[in-house]
Amino acid sequence: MTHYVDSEVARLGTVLLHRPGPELARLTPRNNDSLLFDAIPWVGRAQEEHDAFAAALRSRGVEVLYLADLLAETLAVPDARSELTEQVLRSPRLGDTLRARVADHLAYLDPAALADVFTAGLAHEELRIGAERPGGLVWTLMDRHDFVIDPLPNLLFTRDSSVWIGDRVGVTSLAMPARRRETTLTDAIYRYHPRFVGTEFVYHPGLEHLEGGDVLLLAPGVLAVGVGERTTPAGAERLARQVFAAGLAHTILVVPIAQERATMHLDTVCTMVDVDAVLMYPNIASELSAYTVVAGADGEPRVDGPAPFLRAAADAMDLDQLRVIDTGLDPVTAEREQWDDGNNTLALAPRLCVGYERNVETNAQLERAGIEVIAIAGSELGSGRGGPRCMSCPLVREKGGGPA
Ligand SMILES: NC(=O)NCCC[C@H](N)C(=O)O
Repeated sequence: MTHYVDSEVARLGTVLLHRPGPELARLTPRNNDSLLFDAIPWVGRAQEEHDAFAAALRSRGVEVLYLADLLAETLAVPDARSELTEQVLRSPRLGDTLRARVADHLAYLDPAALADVFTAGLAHEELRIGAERPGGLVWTLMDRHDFVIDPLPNLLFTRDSSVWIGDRVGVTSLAMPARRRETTLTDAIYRYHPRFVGTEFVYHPGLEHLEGGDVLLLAPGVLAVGVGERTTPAGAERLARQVFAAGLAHTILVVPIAQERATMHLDTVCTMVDVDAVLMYPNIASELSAYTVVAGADGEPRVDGPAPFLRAAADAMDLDQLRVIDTGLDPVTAEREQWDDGNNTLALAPRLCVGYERNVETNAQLERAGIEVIAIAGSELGSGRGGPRCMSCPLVREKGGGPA
């Protein structure tokens, strides 16, 4: 099986999704901020919305892989099981007594149940503690609302924890504490699951912070990397080194974005919908700038700029210009629809994308520009502040950027 992605828009073959499950039911008004959700989603409806998203992809011939299935299959591999279990048990929060109880608990779970615990976490009351099996000081003093193993509700956003560049996978280095454990799972899947045996890596979680939502494959050989709340300049520089060393790209455009929640990743303000067209948040479209990074003769990344992003991108992509479709006619609508992930479309092919139905103006602008929009419901899915691009990690796209 060859996994290969070298653009944002070439026909999508295979995508990794995570169907939201019990980890979303862990969200409460007490923890939703630290778990990076803006509301408490209705889990059943979120699942319906997600199933409709997956069905829309399948109806266009896309193979949908689910992270939970891959994880359960990965945990059937003994080395993967022991490695992931050790990683969870290593948490310094546990203490030796509680660690032993958790180890006992996990040891009896079959791979699917263990995958559930690794994604949904383990609540205080879910651990069987009694006179025979004391929880010790840590369990006794733990707040009843605390988790023994934290849940990972943001697994929904598979875009961020891994990114395929050419035939290599980058397992990213997530910035927010609530998300860091996600990459232990994606890393194990890509190293141990039979489907991915032999896959080479272009990035690792131990490296400088880098999130997949900040990485756009503008065209074969040309990447844009947002630096802001999540990806650091050091992460962008590291990716440039790794990508150049592997011969996966010749140019990286490093794009500073505001360090705010509304613009947490580059793909919250800009996504591609055609080989020469981007959908952009108009309030910043003209302000975005880019530093152009290329490999110098000595192998060191060489930096030029800044220049206006649209100009730098068109030059790197060898285009006269990049067409811009903006997301709203007036600033208030634009701001509302950007917040609701109007800019966060997933291209299934050139001029065909998936977007949230609620972003009426944005979708109308796209249709006016000749881009077909498959509109999906996202009232519950959107409560985690992510749209169709955030919720998908492409593993296979047609090579060469797709037909113009
Ligand atoms: N690429 C993206 O913009 N992903 C959305 C991530 C949302 C998630 N709640 C987070 O704050 O990380």
